[in-house]
Amino acid sequence: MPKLVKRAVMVVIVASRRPAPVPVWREERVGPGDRFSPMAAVVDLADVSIVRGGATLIDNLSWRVEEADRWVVIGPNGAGKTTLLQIVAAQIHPSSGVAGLLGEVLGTVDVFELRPRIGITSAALAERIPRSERVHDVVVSASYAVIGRWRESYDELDHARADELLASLGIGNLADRTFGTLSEGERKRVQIARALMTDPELLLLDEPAAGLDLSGRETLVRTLGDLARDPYAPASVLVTHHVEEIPVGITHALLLRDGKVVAEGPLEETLTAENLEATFDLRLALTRNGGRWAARAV
Ligand SMILES: Nc1ncnc2c1ncn2[C@@H]1O[C@H](COP(=O)(O)OP(=O)(O)OP(=O)(O)O)[C@@H](O)[C@H]1O
Repeated sequence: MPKLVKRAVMVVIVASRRPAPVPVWREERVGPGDRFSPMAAVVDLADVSIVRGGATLIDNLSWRVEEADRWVVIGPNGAGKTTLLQIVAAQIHPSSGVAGLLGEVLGTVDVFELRPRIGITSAALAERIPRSERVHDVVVSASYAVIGRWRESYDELDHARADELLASLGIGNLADRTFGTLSEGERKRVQIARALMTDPELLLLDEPAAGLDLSGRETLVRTLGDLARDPYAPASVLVTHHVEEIPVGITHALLLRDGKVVAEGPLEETLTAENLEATFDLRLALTRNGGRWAARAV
């Protein structure tokens, strides 16, 4: 079984306002022999639709994510957010349209080569992690894209990277615990560490704050903000129902309803009360304070 991890130089920066160091990964992403063209977007969907059982889940959607972008995708239940994420995670193919991913086109490339270049956290993935798995192994086993460590061999650099990722997410002390003994917030952090293990070019976070209490949400949103503002972190797409969960550092928003784009573009221009009202079909007051957003019905 091939190992998927790419080697990168890890640089630790320490910001004075937070105690935990956050690692960033320097890598020459573009160069001779690299399949990632400097002209290609990380995600480039053109008129993409997904149809299942006669229902149109994603309706003629076009969307471009650039390397420096940090997107939030917001929409009500059933809007098609997870379906959209499945396309950009190379898990499903469009029923029609063209899905460009990391310089490749879905349907013309081996998805098993594409998927390791994409880090993902989702409830569906978390459910597949054995509860008896050691936390360190949950993270390091991403190198082989396996869930549940078996007989793969890892070298010291793999183990060091997994440990440093756990430490950078503030859970280095949990490395020897089993996944099943962790709180929901701790599990979310382990998943993010796992998603970053292979130094992905695209990071997908499907409702990372779901199920967290206020303290857990705020801590996670701060961590996600650190990642979003890290210039060496990968392009990212964060899916949520709640504007309160948008970290500082997110650059763009896509508002989705019934599989269609209501609005998309730079965050400040796109995340307006008017656009949110159209997305959620609700009269709303939207406020922004200290770079964070809040919405309530009026
Ligand atoms: N295989 C399928 N056949 C028919 N409809 C489906 C299928 N899979 C999903 N759907 C429907 O597609 C719609 C979009 O689902 P999706 O999970 O992408 O929405 P979502 O925005 O992520 O919702 P939520 O916020 O509730 O998680 C939903 O109405 C769902 O019931």
